[in-house]
Formats: sequence, C-alpha cells, structure tokens
Amino acid sequence: MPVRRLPLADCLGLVLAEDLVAPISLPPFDNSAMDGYAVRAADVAGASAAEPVELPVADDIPAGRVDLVPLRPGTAQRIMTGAALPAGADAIVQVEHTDGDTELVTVFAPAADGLHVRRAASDVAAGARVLAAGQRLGPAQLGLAAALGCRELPVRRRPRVLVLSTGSELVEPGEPLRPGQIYESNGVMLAAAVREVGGEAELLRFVPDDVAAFHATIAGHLADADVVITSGGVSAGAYEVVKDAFTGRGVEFVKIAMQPGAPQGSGRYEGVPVVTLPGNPVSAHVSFEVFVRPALRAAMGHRVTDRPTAVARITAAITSPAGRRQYRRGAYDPSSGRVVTPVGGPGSHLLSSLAIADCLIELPEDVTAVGVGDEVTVILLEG
Ligand SMILES: Nc1nc2c(c(=O)[nH]1)N[C@H]1C(S)=C(S)[C@@H](COP(=O)(O)OP(=O)(O)OC[C@H]3O[C@@H](n4cnc5c(N)ncnc54)[C@H](O)[C@@H]3O)O[C@H]1N2
Ligand code: MOO
Repeated sequence: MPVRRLPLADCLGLVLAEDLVAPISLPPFDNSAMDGYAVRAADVAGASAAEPVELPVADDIPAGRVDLVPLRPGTAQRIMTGAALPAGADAIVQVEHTDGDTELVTVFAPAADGLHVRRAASDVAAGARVLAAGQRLGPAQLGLAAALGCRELPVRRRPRVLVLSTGSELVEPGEPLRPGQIYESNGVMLAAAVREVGGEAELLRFVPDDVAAFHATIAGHLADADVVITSGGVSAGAYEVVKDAFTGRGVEFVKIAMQPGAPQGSGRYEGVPVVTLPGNPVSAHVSFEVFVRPALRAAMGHRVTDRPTAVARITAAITSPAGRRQYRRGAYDPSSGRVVTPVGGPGSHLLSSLAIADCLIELPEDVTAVGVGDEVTVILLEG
C-alpha cells in the first residue's frame, strides 16, 4: 500500500512506514515526580522527625508554570508532580514528609541529591530513533508520537476492498423469506473480516446469478478499489455468475486441495486484484483466513502476516479427507495443558459452529484421522 501521512487518530493498527526520530527530548525538562517541595539536598540532609528542618517557602510551582524563579539556598519552593524544577534545586521532599505549610515548611526527612527528580531526556533523547519503520501502531506507540509533538505519522494506508456476494437465493436480512431463499450473510461477514484486518470494506448490494447485473454492480466501484472479494458462483453448477463474468478476463479458477474452500479463483480484472471465494459461509470465512488475510496484512506492511498458532491435544477423534488439508472449527483451552475440542462437524454450511469457535484445527493433507490426545496445530482466531 502507498504511504500517507495520517492524523494519529486514524493510525491505530496501521504500520509505520518510516523510522520515527524524536524531535524533542522526553521529559523535555527536569521535573518533579512528586507533589512536595523543591529543595537543595544539602539543606535537608539532617532532617528527621526528632530534629526537623524549617525552610521558608519562597514560591509555588504548579505543573505548567513557565516563569520559574531560581531556588535560593536555605529556602524551599512548593512544587507539584510534573512541574519544572527551579534552577538550584536538586531534590524533592514529598509532601507527606512535611507539615505541608505554604509559608514556613517543616521537613521531617532528608532527600538525597536527585530524589524524585525526573531528568530531562531520561526517557527519550532528542534525535533518537524511538520507533522503527515496520512497527505496528497500537495505543502505546500513538501515545509516544503525541508526547513527541507529532500530529501525523507516515503509514501504509488501509487497503480499500470491494465485497460482493452473489446468488439468486439471497435476501436482505429483515425482509420476509420465501421457501428456497436464505438471508445474505457472507457480505457482512467478509466486510467485517476486512475491517478487522485494518482494511476499508465497501459492501456492495449483492447480485443475483446474472452476469450483466454482476458487471453493472462492480463497474462504478473498480476505480477506487485495491482488491475485489466476491463470494459464491465459482463451483460446477449451471449458474456460476462469478466464474462466467470473470473467465477469460484475467481471473483463473481452480480447485484447491483443502476443505472447506475447494473452489477458488484469483487474478486481475481490469487491473484490479480479484479473489473469488466459495459461497458456503464457512468456506468463505476459512478461505479469507487462509488466503486473503495474510495478503492484506502483507500489503499493509505487517512483518507477521499469519495468525498465531499453537500445538494442542485434541479431546475428540476426528477424520479428514485424504489429500486435502482440512480446517476444522475448534475451541482452544490454553489453561489446562493446551487442549482443543472440535466444534461441530466438517460441513461448510455450519455457520453456528464457526460463530462459537475460537480456532481452526489444521489437519495436513496426509492426515486422515486423529485420536483423542493426539497433537494438532491450531490457528488462533482471536487476539
Ligand atoms: N458438482 C459440484 N458441486 C459443488 C462443488 C463441486 O466441486 N462440484 N463444490 C462444492 C463446494 S466444496 C463448495 S464450497 C460450493 C461452492 O459453491 P459456489 O462458490 O459456487 O457457491 P454457491 O453455489 O453460490 O453457494 C454455495 C452455498 O453457499 C450459500 N451462499 C452463497 N452465498 C451466500 C451468501 N452471500 N450468504 C449466505 N449464504 C450464501 C448458497 O446458498 C449455497 O448453499 O459448491 C459445492 N458444490
Ligand atoms: O470445499 Mo467447499 O469449500 O467445503 O464447502
């Protein structure tokens, strides 16, 4: 993705495109870490509860005060946390170790040189590289950028993804359903998956199995799109609208040795990358996880493109078709010795199982069965 300078508020989850070099130091000035009194350590060296030291309070320094007066020997200045240290002061007596007076303060404890003083540049020195290009921007990184006075950061911008569902059986949720019809669900699911990765999804109104309607629907949106994702209409039926619309126009249709998610297509249509996912809801979701999510993350500049995985012991025996890599839905429990429980069966219409699963159990092509207690690889879908 191209690099853009975006306001910090729009950068969450994006990847920094250039090193961030600190324009100022943090803290920018010596300041107090405690509410109390700025003093010279030498003036309170002998202070104790039995033999307190009294110092006139020469000034008051709330945080933010900029017109500081140097500290005269033998005096104190009342100071608040985050306020700049006056010249001549080298220690802070916290207010709990005094009587808190604002005219003549009684100090009951010594304060060694440097006590409760936060030195300028003790966090960041001006000119230092604080974040490297490739860093993902989360709350802490955005906070640091703001602390350094940055309003914007150079980031790889969000990919714009067109999402289009196909099928004459589809009905908008909320409308009445007639026999033979189902509610359209892949669109909202895939658009949400795109947004979860950090992309911008434009969910187009789904189209029936009609090639002309398909072309008409995407025509006006292609110019702005970085990638098009369709679902449905790619297998072996008589009305495969996506296949019919894209065949011979830069998109290749294949069968992949995986389950779910066998029928797939990809390529470029009018120069725009296209991925055509199968229509079964679980197939569409798993295919997005396996093929689209890593590609979007790579485009956004993420160094790690795959989900985290774990090895877990399975709590029930399951089978897998020979020669196909199977992705079963599972519930992973890391607390009691890393176990995974299959959720629902292998059917690619079993959306409710997918909705309560938190991982995919990946069974390689050469595995046809696993038994209770066997180790399997799980792909963690959350976090
Ligand atoms: N003769 C064959 N038939 C099928 C094969 C095959 O190899 N030979 N493959 C099967 C597999 S595997 C899959 S997966 C599906 C993929 O089919 P399509 O991508 O063409 O998808 P559709 O036929 O349009 O729909 C499949 C299924 O999913 C439902 N669906 C579709 N879109 C949505 C949506 N947006 N929201 C909710 N549900 C949707 C649709 O009603 C169908 O039930 O093909 C198998 N057949
Ligand atoms: O391989 Mo299809 O994608 O199960 O249901």
